[in-house]
Parts: sequence; C-alpha cells; structure tokens
Amino acid sequence: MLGYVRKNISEVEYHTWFAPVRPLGVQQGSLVLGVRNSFAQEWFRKHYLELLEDALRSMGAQSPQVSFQVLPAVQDAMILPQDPPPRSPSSSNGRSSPERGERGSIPQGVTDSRKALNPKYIFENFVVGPNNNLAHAAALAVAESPGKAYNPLFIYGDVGLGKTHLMHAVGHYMAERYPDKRIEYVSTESFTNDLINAIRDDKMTQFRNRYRSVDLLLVDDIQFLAGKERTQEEFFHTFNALYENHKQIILSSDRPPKDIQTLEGRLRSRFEWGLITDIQSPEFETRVAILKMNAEHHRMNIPQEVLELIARQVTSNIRELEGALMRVVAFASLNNVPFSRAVAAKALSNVFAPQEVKVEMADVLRAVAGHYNIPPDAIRGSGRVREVVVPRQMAMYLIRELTGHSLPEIGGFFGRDHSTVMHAVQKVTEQLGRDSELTEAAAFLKRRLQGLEGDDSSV
Ligand SMILES: Nc1ncnc2c1ncn2[C@@H]1O[C@H](COP(=O)(O)OP(=O)(O)OP(=O)(O)O)[C@@H](O)[C@H]1O
Repeated sequence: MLGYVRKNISEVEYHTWFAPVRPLGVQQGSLVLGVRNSFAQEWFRKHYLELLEDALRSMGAQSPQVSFQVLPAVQDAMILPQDPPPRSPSSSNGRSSPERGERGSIPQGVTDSRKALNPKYIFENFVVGPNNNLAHAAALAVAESPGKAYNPLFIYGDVGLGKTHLMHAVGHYMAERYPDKRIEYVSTESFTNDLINAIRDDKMTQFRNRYRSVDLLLVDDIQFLAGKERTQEEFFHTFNALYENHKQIILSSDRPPKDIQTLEGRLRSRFEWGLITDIQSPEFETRVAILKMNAEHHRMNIPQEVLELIARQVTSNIRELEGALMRVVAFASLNNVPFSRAVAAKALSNVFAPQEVKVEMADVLRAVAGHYNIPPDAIRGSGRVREVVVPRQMAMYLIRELTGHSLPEIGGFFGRDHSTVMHAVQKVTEQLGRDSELTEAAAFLKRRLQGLEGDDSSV
C-alpha cells in the first residue's frame, strides 16, 4: 500500500503523514490504521481516504474500507525497555526517519538514518560483564577511531544479548562527536528489500549512493545474507567501496562468519579482515546489574532480592529479562501490592516454569507476624502468652519445613536452643489436621512464602 501511496503523492507529504502510520489490523472488513493524534485522524479522513482505498483496490480488494484510530500515547513510566528499532522491511528501510535534502551535508536522494538509532542504546546504558567485555571494548575502540581500529567489527552472539545495542552505541557516540558524519543502520532484511525495490524501480544509483556514501555502516543480522546471491554481490561492492575509503563497517550476526552457510568466500574472508568478537549469555551478577539499571532508569525502587529472583528466572536472553521485569512491575502495580519475591514469582509463573522461591528465616518471621498481626520482635522475644507462643511455634515449624536450616540454626535465630525448636515442630505437626485454624494458617503461609498465594502484606 505504501508503495502505491508513495507514487501518488510528494515525498514530503509521504514522510509527514505516512511514515508514522501503523497498521492495527482488520476490523469488520475495514483496515484500521493507527495515526498519531486526532488532527491526523481528521486529515487522513479528508485527504487520504480515497487514495488508501485505491491502493487496496490496486491490490485486488473488491470493496476496500479504511478507518483510522488514534494510537495511544506511550506512557514512559509503565513501559520499561524500549522496543528495539523497527526491523520489518516496511518500516526499517530508512523511511521512518527521513530528512531528504533537508540537511546540508546529506546529498539528495539519500537518507540519514541517525534518527533510526534507538536512543536507549548508548554506551552509558550498557552493563559490562565478563560475557561482553571484549565486544564492548572493541565497540568503544571503533567508536573512538572509526575506520582505523578494527574494520569491519563483527559481533556475533545469540538472540537478545546486546549486539544491536552495541552497534547503536557506536552510532550515537560518533553522531555526538562528529555531527557531519553520515551513519546508516540497517538490518540485512531491509538492505535486501531496498535492493529489490531499487532494481524494480530502476533506482540503483540512489541505492548505491545511499549505502556507499556513509561514514559508518551498521548492518544487523548479516547471517540473513545466506543464500541471497544478488544481495551478497551488491553488499560485496558496498563493503569494498566503504572499506577502501576507510569508512567503518560494523556487522552483527547470530554466528561467526565461518558458520554462515552459502556465504560467498570473498565476503566471508572480508568479514574476517577486522575483528570478530562474541557476546555470551550474561552471568547472574550481570543480569542483576542490568535489571537494577533498568529499574533505576525508570525511578523504581525494587528490592535487590526481587531483582535476584527475576535474574534467576531468566538466564540467557536480556530482552526476555527486561520483559520479565516489566511483567513484575505491571503485576505489582495492577494489584497494588509492594514488590516482593512472592509477587515476582507469581507475576512470572504464567510465563516461566514456576521457580522454587528460596525462603529465608526472616521471610517466614515477617509472614507469620503479618498473619497473626503481632510484631516480629514479639515472636522472637521471651513472652510466654499463647498469643506469641503459637505464632512462634508456627514460625519455627515453617522454617524447618521451607528452609534448609538445622535445628540449632533455627534455635539461634530465635535465641533458644535446638530442643525448643524440636518441641515446637513436633507440637505443630501433631496439631495439623486436628486444629483447623492452625492447619489453614500453616497451609496459607506455606503457599504464600512459596509465591503461590497473593501477597497482601509484606512477605
Ligand atoms: N549489557 C547490556 N546492558 C544493558 N542492556 C542490555 C545489555 N545487553 C543487552 N541489553 C538490552 O537487551 C535488549 C536486547 O538487546 P539487543 O536488541 O541489542 O540484542 P541483539 O543481540 O541485537 O538481539 P537480536 O539477535 O534479536 O538482534 C535491549 O533492550 C538491550 O538494551
């Protein structure tokens, strides 16, 4: 549709109105397009409805219908990680951030995709750990001496480990220091698509102009070149043109060049000219640090133990890690409960295999105190009235059941000896099944401490 529209209106009009439009789906036979505000909605209805219907007709629709909806404003506070920049061919080929002919240094017919860089993906937001420190150091070196340090820089690693983030960071770094430099970020898919369009529309000169006149070329997911001969051929020439002019090239891939099947030998060897570096899955500490940074970034005070629980749950993909944090935040906020390990475990239980929450003695004490509505210190104190003795025995029993602590350790926690704990555990065990109130309390507290029950207090 966009192709049709673009041919029928001016470039400026196209970029002003159509670049921000998002397809929302089909409702009752009508294609629903998301627009930025009610003014745009009105404008589309008045000026572009017919054009859009014609576009659909040209694609074979019998009785095309198009309607417009205002896109909801993005609320920064609730949306934690920013989405990665659009990668689909229709939205990431540079059209979303065009400045054709508007900037002195950019030749006509050439896009400046600096704005396509995700603002979140900067060096300052990149947590360095043993898993990524080499890739990080290499990216920094390249950012400081583009075209000189390592060319090309080839970063590979599994999904969601920060390859795109590092590439964009170099882009931002360069854009800040050298505002006149041209930076192009493109996914291999978009590159391929642009090439296909250029061939079809007889615009190869513009295509070559665009890619061969940049100072920094960032190409994501280069493994998708596999099997695409024409794209490889064109990319080969782009690569050579840039390389010979000492322009920096950074490539990312999910595997090293030698493992990309059906990649032409001459391209493979070029990819190996510079530096090949990988990113591994982050260690536990790095995962916690990433979560902490994300929480702080959004001014959310999330206890360390909650971050640790999330970091234990998601071990390999950082995008998923950030998603898990977002789920926990949304869950706590929707249910209006404070962040706790139990809340986090509950929030994540639908997505990930339920995880054993490691229960600490202090957790049990707090939960029991909350349930019986007495201060924790009273439970650990020396009082002998029934109101504190029952909760104390319950707490000892639950600690014995849910933690790996020994009788003397539990005794130490309560300032008593191990025989007192043994007696308490026996007492509660005997009462279970006989005393319904105590049985229910034990079952409820157990579930809550293991994160299987809603958290209405301060577990
Ligand atoms: N070291 C890190 N510190 C902070 N955030 C990170 C780090 N690594 C990755 N992230 C975040 O994880 C998310 C996924 O990263 P990114 O998109 O760069 O992964 P990728 O390796 O390019 O994945 P794909 O293979 O899907 O393209 C992003 O939100 C990014 O900011």
